[in-house]
Amino acid sequence: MPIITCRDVALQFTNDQTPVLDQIQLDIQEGEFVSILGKSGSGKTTLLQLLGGLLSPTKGVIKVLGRTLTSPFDEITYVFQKPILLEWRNVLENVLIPLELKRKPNQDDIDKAYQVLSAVGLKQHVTKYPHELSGGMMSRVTLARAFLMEPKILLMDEPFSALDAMTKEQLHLVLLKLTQQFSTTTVFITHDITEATYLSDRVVLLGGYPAHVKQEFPVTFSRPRSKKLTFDSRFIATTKQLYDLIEGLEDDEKD
Ligand SMILES: Nc1ncnc2c1ncn2[C@@H]1O[C@H](COP(=O)(O)OP(=O)(O)OP(=O)(O)O)[C@@H](O)[C@H]1O
Repeated sequence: MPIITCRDVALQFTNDQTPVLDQIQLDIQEGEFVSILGKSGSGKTTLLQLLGGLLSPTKGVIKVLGRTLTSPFDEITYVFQKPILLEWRNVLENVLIPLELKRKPNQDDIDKAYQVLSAVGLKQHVTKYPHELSGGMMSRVTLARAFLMEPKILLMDEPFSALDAMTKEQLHLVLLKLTQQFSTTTVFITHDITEATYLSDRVVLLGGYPAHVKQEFPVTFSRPRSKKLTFDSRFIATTKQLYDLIEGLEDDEKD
């Protein structure tokens, strides 16, 4: 049974004449890594917010873990495009925030926080404050914070879009390792076709007016994936196939 299902989902903002999203049908399997691609303004963030229970559909039903989603569930963790860190708290204290919203962290929680901080490469920086961190380090903090909660479902909205190529590459590896370690089902929004191919089991293309799922594109490379995969001719061919598919859909929409 899928861990997330969308059936006939539509979303219309209150003051709009037409819905942004309509007739969204989507199944996401447990442990799957799904990327959502679509042009700017197509409704990717809106869809992610629906999956996170931050918005409610105007029509249709979203089920997560078999339950109808009406508000954010504990099993879902959301990573926003811009790292949101509290300036007056150090790295460790920022990582502990979501846990503190539930209960007072105990020594086990703090040990776990050190483990995830180590996994994201921040072991030496736990006492630094946000103003002392690079953009990449801030993204690492948000990853550590997300995985401290051992999320069943992780929703990520272009989390690496502002980073340089090398930092992005490093964080891809960290993300792949952690999603595998925690068997996390991940929905990932990106504009980067290579990133989508590298990370995903499946790419969902959103398009049309109102937007709906235009195509689903399976990516079957075995895991664990190493950075070398991106130089493999099969990888380059798959990325090109996906690129052509997106171009084709965009041309259709112009007609
Ligand atoms: N709170 C809101 N109220 C009204 N309209 C909104 C709201 N949020 C988003 N929209 C509109 O919904 C449409 C889809 O926006 P959304 O941010 O979901 O697109 P996107 O595909 O994520 O875009 P981008 O790739 O540029 O981030 C846009 O036309 C946007 O203006």
